[in-house]
Amino acid sequence: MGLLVEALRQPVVLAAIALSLSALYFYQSAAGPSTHGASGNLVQGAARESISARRRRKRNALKNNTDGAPTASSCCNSGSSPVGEATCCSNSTSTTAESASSCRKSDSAAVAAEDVGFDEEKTVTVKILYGTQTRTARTLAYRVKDLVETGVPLVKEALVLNIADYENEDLFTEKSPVIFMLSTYSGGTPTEDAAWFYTWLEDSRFDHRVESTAMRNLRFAVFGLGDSVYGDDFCTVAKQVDRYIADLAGNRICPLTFGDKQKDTEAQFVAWTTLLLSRLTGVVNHLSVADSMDFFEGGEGEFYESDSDAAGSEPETEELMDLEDMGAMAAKLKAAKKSKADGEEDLAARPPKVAKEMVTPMLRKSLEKQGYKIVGTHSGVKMCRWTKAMLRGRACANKCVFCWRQHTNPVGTEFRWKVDDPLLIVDGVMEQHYKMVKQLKGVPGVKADRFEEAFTIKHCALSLVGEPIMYPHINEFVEILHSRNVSSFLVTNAQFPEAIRSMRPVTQLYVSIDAGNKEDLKKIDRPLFSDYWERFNDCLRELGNKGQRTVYRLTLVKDGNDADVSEYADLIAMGNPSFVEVKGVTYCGFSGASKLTMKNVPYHHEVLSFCERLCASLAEKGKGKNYAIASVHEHSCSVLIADKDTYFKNGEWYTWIDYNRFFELVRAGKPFTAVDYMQKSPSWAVIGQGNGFDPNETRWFRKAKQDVSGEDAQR
Ligand SMILES: Cc1cc2nc3c(=O)[nH]c(=O)nc-3n(C[C@H](O)[C@H](O)[C@H](O)COP(=O)(O)O)c2cc1C
Ligand code: SF4
Repeated sequence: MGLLVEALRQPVVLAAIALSLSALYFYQSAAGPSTHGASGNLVQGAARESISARRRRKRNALKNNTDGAPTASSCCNSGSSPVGEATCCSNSTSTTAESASSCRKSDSAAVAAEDVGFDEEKTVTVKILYGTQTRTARTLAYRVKDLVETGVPLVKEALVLNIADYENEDLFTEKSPVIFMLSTYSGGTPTEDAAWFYTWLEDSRFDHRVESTAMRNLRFAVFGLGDSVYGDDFCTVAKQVDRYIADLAGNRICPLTFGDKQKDTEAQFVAWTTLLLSRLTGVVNHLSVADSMDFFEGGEGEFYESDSDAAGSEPETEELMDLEDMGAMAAKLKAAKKSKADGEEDLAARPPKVAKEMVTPMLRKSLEKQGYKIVGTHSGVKMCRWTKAMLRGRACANKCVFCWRQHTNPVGTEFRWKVDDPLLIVDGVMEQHYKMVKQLKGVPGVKADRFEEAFTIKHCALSLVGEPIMYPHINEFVEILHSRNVSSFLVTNAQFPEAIRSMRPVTQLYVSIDAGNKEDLKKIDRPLFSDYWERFNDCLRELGNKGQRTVYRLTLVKDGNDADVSEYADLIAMGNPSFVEVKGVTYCGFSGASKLTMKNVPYHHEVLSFCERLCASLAEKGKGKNYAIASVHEHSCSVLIADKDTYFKNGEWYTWIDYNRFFELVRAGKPFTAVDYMQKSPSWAVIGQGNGFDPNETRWFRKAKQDVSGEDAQR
């Protein structure tokens, strides 16, 4: 969503491919939730009773539990097994799942046996996510499951999942209360199964594109497993998860609690589960009454206040909410719902919303570390490698490393930050760019003529992982650029069809196509909109209607998104872009947020072969225009496919841009199309005639005698 300006000295069509690596994330295979045998929570055939009678009975049962004998874990106490052991039942020699099962078969099953015949009321599912190394957290997760299923009325099922099998983004829309059981290991690190979740959550917390209240509908509780002997690293993972979710406005069901190996962990667990069950009962009742209502709407922070002092110590137990209170609460909720529906909400009573700055101090620090100069509150400028290389008279043979793209990539749904004036941004980024150029004065290798040239900005690429098109003044912004003879390369992630429709002509409008089908797009882009696929398709259609110079940008990941050319052909037929730029993904080093390895980086010949198959598929389908490969840029591992009907005239390609003509057309203020400012491609940029390397530039060898434009450089 941020507006990022990369001032480019000389973009050649292919050289200006901005790699959307950010969008490429690979999940650990979703092996599906671990289902275990102890989930049969309904005993058939028992008599009905009124809800209030049952709740009263349940309350008494749970109160008894509080009084010393935990409902479903009483059998576990009998063997006085510490929490740190992998079996909860001292008499059990079975697997964990069976242990849970045997727990339930014990005397504690009395409550479960009473919970009969209310299928229609049991609407709520509770999810219990665990991260473990030596299975303690998993064992406890099953004990919680057992307790919840037997001790919380209206719970249909408590699902235990390894956290690695959970779709992280579901936390934004999760209707089920979620309970985390997380262990911490050396240096305060998460267990291997929780590592991806941990990184994702941290990224989401500091990702300016994720709403600060993104988890406002989530009810959650965290139980940390650790050992206080590790000092500052004690239960770090649980602490951080609890904090980050609360920072994203998640609602704590009960305070963060620890099972410390140095203490009586079983007692800590029992006390926590008692409190948890009590509070969960209230939450579940609200949920079943409020149903789909956004019960916690507007509630930033917690449903139950966090008691940071209590965290880690014995959590307080609390009285169950009385039935009558619940009834009153339900009535309140219904009234609120009705009032909302009737539009009677007293908006005046709400404090006015003050737009926050998009670039938080933390984000600013991170971006500055990456070489950005921040302008205003939501824009930044960075000198690209191309400019730096050109200043030294070399064509860049390195592939770009866009570090910010190592972050997670959910797109925001609206621009809800403070909005900076477009003139301020343009002036600011130009000034910052010139300052950065000045810093290169005297740097060995910088050529005087190139240095001078760099003080005339000619091109501007507007991109970031998010959506510059969401910036409310984007049209004014590009108008200012054009008025200064600066071209505009705008990249969009295809989630805002309206914005594409109302976008005035830019020099080149890019859309990132990160996958060929709905499922893969979800995995790769992790969009926030639930109707992301419809939006995506609408954007492509809008693009097709524009008559502008449009480009689909595909970042190819070997064994990732390179399988089905026919799906891409369908998408191309939908938007009929002027060009399709296909670039092999660049490996940016290991990042917890990305599962990419060097094996996912295709060779240039593999990218070329993909493009040939794509063109063949397009021809076979006969739906779109006549597409063909026009150029290759070997050392960028890129291939340009172009609409041959339009850009191939008299046996020659016209894939280049006549910038002066473009500015003339913009100034004339009359409608124009991409054809009006196309320019003949130089022979070295045409397939079969050159490899995309400008012969006027000096080829730069990274190591003596190693031609980095060759295949060795593709990896
Ligand atoms: C090698 C090792 C390192 C550990 N490091 C930490 C630590 O840094 N902080 C902490 O709170 N606990 C630490 N612990 C304690 C574990 O978190 C604790 O034993 C926990 O119950 C293990 O849970 P699990 O069986 O679910 O993996 C460590 C344990 C081991 C064996
Ligand atoms: S070097 Fe990289 S950042 Fe610079 S113009 Fe080329 S692709 Fe864009």
